[in-house]
Amino acid sequence: MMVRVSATVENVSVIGTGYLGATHAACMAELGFNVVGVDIDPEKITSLSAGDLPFHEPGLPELIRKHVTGGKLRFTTNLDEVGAWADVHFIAVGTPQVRGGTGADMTYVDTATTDLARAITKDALIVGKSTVPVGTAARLADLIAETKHPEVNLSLAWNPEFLREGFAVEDTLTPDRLVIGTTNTHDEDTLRSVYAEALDRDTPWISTDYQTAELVKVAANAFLATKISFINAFAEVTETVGGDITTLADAIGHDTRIGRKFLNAGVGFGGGCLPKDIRALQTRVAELGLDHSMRFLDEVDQINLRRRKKTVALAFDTLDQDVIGKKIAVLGITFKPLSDDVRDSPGLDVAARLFNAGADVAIYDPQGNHNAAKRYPRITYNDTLNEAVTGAELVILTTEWDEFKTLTPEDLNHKVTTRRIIDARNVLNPHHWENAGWTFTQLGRQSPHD
Ligand SMILES: NC(=O)C1=CN([C@@H]2O[C@H](COP(=O)(O)OP(=O)(O)OC[C@H]3O[C@@H](n4cnc5c(N)ncnc54)[C@H](O)[C@@H]3O)[C@@H](O)[C@H]2O)C=CC1
Ligand SMILES: O=C(O)[C@H]1O[C@H](OP(=O)(O)OP(=O)(O)OC[C@H]2O[C@@H](n3ccc(=O)[nH]c3=O)[C@H](O)[C@@H]2O)[C@H](O)[C@@H](O)[C@@H]1O
Repeated sequence: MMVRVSATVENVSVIGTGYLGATHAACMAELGFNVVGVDIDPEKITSLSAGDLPFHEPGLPELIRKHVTGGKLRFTTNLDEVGAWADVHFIAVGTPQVRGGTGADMTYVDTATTDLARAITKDALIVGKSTVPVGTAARLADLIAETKHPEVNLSLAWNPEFLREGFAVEDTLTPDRLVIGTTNTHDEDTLRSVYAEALDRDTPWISTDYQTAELVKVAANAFLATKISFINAFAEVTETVGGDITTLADAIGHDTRIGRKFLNAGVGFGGGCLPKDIRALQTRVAELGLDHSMRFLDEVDQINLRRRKKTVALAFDTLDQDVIGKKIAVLGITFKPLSDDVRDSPGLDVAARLFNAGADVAIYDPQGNHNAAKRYPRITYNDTLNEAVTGAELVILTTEWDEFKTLTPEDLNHKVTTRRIIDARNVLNPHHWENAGWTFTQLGRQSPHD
C-alpha cells in the first residue's frame, strides 16, 4: 500500500482528544501544522473549542488556547471535515481494559479506523498512536484496504507514544526517542518530515516494522511496571526483617546498569496505562499460545495490588483493628502528582476500601477530587488539606504532591485528634515525625505495631 502523500505535510488530524490526543493535537499545532482534533464526545469538543482543557496537564491549556486563538487548531465531532482535508491522520482513541476481562478493548480503535477510512477522500497516511496488542496494525491495514474509497490511496504507520502524564507537552515536543513502524520508506519519510521540528540531531529515530513498533510500547510499560514491583517485593522483605528500602533503592540505583528511576517503593503503580497494559500483554501472548513468556507479569501485577491491601492493613493496625466511624484523612487521590487522572489510582482504591469498611474518610487532592467524586460520590472530598486533616485519627499520604512532600509535623500537630500517619509514598522523614510524637508508618519499613 503505497501513498502519494506529499512529503510536505500541512494539515493533520488527531482522532480522539483525551489525554494523548489533546496533547498530540496541540503539539502538532506548535510544530507548525494546521490541526483538527476529532472526538465522539461533544462535551469534550465544546470545551476544547473554547480553548478549555477538560483535564489537568501542566502547560497544555496555554498551548491549546494559543493555537485555538491563532487559528492553527480546532476541534470537531465530524470526521468528514478532516477526510477531505488532512494529509496525515493520527489515531489516539482509548484502548481500556475490556469489561470483565484482561485484554484490551479494541472497539474504539476499530471503529475510529473504519469510520476514518470511509471518511477520507484524498490520499493520506493514517498513523496509529494508541497502545495496542501486537498484530493490530497488520489487521487494521487490511480493514482500511477493505473500507476505503477505491480511488483513494491510504497507508498505515504505527507510531507508539511514550509521554508521561504531568510532562505530556515536554515529552511530545522533545521525545526521548521516536519509534515508527512502517511498510515502506515513503511513509517513514513523511513521518520524518512531520517530526522534523521535534527532532534534534541526537534524538533516536527507530524505524522498524509494525510488530516491533507495537511491542516496543508494551515492553517499555512492562519494564517500568516490573521495576516498581521489583522494589516493592523487596519492601515486603524489609517490612519483615527490617532495613531501609529507600537506601536499598539508592544503593542499587547507583549502578548505572540499573538506574535509580522507577525504584520508589510505596503503594505502587496505577493509572490508565501501566496496569491495563501489562494485563493486555499477557492476554495477547496467551492468545498467541505463549502463555508462559509473560507469566511473570502476573506476579508484577499481584505484588502491585498487594501494596494497596498492605496500606489498608496498616491503617487497621494503626487504629487497633477498628476503623468504624474514625476519621481518616487520605492525602492524594490521583494515580500520580501533576495529574487529575484517577484511573486505577492506588490512593483512591485505599480510600474506597477504608470507606467501605466504615471509616469516615476525608479526601484531599489538589486536582483529583472532582474525578474521584464521580467514581465514589459518597466519600467526603475537601477543598483544603486543612479541612481534611482537622479531627483526623489517622493521616495517609497516598500521592506525593509537592505540598504533601513538604509537610512537617508542626503543620498537623494541632489539627489532628491523634498523631498517626502512614506515608504510603515514602517521601517523609520518619525521624522528624517520630520525634514530634507521631506514630509513623511507611511501606517497606518495619511497622511500629509488629
Ligand atoms: N494517557 C497517557 O498518558 C497515554 C496514553 N497512551 C495510549 O493512548 C490511548 C489513548 O489514551 P488516553 O488519551 O489516556 O485515553 P482517553 O480515554 O483520555 O481518550 C480517548 C478519547 O478517544 C475518544 N474516542 C473514542 N472513540 C472515538 C472515535 N471513534 N472517534 C473519535 N474519538 C473517539 C474518547 O471520547 C476519548 O476522548 C490508549 O491506547 C493509551 O494506552 C499512550 C501513551 C500515554
Ligand atoms: O503508556 C502510557 O500511558 C504511559 O505510562 C506511563 O506514564 P504514566 O502512566 O503517566 O505515569 P508514570 O510516571 O509511569 O507512573 C505510573 C505509576 O507508577 C507509580 N510509580 C512510578 C515510579 C516509581 O518509582 N514508583 C511508582 O510507584 C506512579 O506513582 C504511578 O502510579 C509511562 O511512564 C509512559 O512512558 C507511558 O507513555
